[in-house]
Amino acid sequence: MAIVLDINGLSKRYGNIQALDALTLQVEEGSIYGLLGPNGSGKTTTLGMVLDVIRPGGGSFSWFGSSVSKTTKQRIGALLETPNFYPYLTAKRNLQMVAHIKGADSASINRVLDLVGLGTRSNTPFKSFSLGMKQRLAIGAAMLNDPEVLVLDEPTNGLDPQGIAEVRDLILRIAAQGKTIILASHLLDEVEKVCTHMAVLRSGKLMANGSVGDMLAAQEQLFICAAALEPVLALLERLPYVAQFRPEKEGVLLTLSEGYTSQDINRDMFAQDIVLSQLIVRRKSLEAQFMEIIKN
Ligand SMILES: Nc1ncnc2c1ncn2[C@@H]1O[C@H](COP(=O)(O)OP(=O)(O)OP(=O)(O)O)[C@@H](O)[C@H]1O
Repeated sequence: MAIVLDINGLSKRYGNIQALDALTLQVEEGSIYGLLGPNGSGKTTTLGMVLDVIRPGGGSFSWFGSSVSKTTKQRIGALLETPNFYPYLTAKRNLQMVAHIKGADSASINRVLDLVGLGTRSNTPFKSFSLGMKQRLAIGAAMLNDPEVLVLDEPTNGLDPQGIAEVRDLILRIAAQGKTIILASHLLDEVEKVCTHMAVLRSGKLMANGSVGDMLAAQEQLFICAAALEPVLALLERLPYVAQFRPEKEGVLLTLSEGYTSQDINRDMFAQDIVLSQLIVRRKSLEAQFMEIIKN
């Protein structure tokens, strides 16, 4: 997969505050990349720098293999803060004004209104929209030039559950068109539900990154019990795909190497005449991992 955004040792300091500390990461084409971290962890600073609105203190980045320029910027749509639309103008009229400023084709307005689910509300004044509709219109404005990449900062902030669901749905719809999406969020749930990849930031430092699937799968734990634990422990010692195990209460807690599942354990125990009385798959939640990551 082509690399859309390549960040290398990017740093930014504000007085005594190290807002970002040598961040290195790559965003692949077609991914939905979540920058996850608590407030003040450096997410907005990162997005601001790669969008060329904040000057980097150190390090570098490139878009589509080139340094940032007018041409690369035309390939990126961004929504860093809620834009000011004209309250008394309709959704369509507001988009026409944005299209004019951006030099976007006016034919793209109807396409974008349909994309964000406001096609039937195009003649409604902006002021009568719900917050979720306003946010979708803002995302639509960012999509006017049909960019390859969409960058969003906290896209569901302040929305009610329905608004959140609609915006998440929209993000997935845009990604399904083959666009790359980079979004900052302090909500683990959002990143888990929407993103394919994620980077966890804390105090400007990268704490972990990778595919969301890998981060989930890597932490599958099993809890097993049998009438006698000694033969279980002896066998676990010998099974090459058992990454870790430790006796706990009446059973054993274990993690397996990638690619192995509870079925493998069950089969191998049974082959040694060990009948498991319990086999529980405990997926360590991403939330528990996230809390651990930002705590350590
Ligand atoms: N213009 C600025 N001047 C001084 N300090 C700043 C400035 N912008 C950000 N900071 C500080 O840099 C750190 C990172 O801020 P940043 O806004 O990037 O974090 P964030 O993860 O986006 O958090 P939030 O979601 O609260 O915006 C914070 O400590 C913040 O107070």
